[in-house]
Amino acid sequence: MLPRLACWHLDVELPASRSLASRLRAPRSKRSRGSGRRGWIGDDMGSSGDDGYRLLNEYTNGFMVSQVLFAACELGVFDLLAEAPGPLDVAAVAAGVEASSHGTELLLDTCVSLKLLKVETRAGKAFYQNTELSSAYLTRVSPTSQCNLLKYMGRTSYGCWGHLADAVREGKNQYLQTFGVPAEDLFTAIYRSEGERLQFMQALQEVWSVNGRSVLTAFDLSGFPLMCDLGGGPGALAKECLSLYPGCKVTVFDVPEVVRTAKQHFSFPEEEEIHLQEGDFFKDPLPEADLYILARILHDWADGKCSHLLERVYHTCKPGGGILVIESLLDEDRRGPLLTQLYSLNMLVQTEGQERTPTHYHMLLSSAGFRDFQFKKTGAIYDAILVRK
Ligand SMILES: C[S@@+](CC[C@H](N)C(=O)[O-])C[C@H]1O[C@@H](n2cnc3c(N)ncnc32)[C@H](O)[C@@H]1O
Repeated sequence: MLPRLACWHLDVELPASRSLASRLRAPRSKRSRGSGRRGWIGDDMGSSGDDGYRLLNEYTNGFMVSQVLFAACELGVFDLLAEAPGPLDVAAVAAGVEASSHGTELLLDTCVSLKLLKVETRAGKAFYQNTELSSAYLTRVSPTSQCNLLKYMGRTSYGCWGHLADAVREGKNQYLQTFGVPAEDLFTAIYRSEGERLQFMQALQEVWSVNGRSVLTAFDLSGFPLMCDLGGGPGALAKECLSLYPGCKVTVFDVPEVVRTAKQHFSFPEEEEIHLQEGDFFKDPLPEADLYILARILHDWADGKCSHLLERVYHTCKPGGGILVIESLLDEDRRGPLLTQLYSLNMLVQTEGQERTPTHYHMLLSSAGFRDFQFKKTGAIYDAILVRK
């Protein structure tokens, strides 16, 4: 029998303002003692006897939980329930998502155990509805929806993770093994088709709908009127900058195909506050700016390429300007947070990079000439580093 997954820390309803992710990355003082992990499965258990066996089973079967989430999103279960006038029974959900009633019932009941759905019984029949968690993050209509991110994780990341042992053995990403495409040019492999590129960009955007404010207010950026979001993708952070720092202007710089997709599928303010510029940040002239935002850019690349990019930014940056690096920071001893360690393995299977410690970033940034290194762990998924020229 499968063990109870109660230690996924989902035993209470989450308010929409406090994400599951932020709970997983609660400050060390709030974590369970001794484990060094951030609120993860098994935190309330020891590692011997029955507890140890239960923990092992939770780890072994953890992928099933991810797949329940991915499948329910993919099928549109949460959207159907959000659009329904009231709770729905199995037959109505199965018909709505065009699935078997047996499979639907199993999926819905598992979602209830995972606190993704609520159930009530009327006249012996079960009726399902969304919880606060699924309403906030798993329905397309929610402004904090993570549906595209989950679809991307389910289709692309999950595939690459199936080759983790090979990635560890070879020390490189697994696009060739997973999708049959070589990854000599990393983003050509990531953007395998127009559809893949659009989905990746939608996934990027969704992350900042939840985390954008915390990373952009970690430091007061009001002294940087001209910003450049390097590798800014769909421009989600640029839009957040405008709302937080009125009067600033942001250039979103990305490869030509991303800029083309951004113009076609994403909306931007009418005024000139956001400018989209295409180019290769390793080769082409960079836009002049007071502040360069590098959000989840350096973690894609090995140290050599990061240094090359940072030196280019240093030479273009206005005097007194700086860089805001937004990444998930590893603890200095690299033993946590667990979520960031997992992200680093995700970088191994999917990119040429890794997650790094503050000291590692300090070394890269100071070698490029930057000074006044400050970093803030936000307590959410992503942390912020500010340096100046
Ligand atoms: C992991 S995504 C991060 C996107 C965005 N900064 C965010 O946090 O949502 C990396 C971004 O870098 C862009 N990129 C990759 N190589 C690039 C290059 N050589 N020149 C410009 N942009 C590049 C990708 O197209 C993508 O938008």
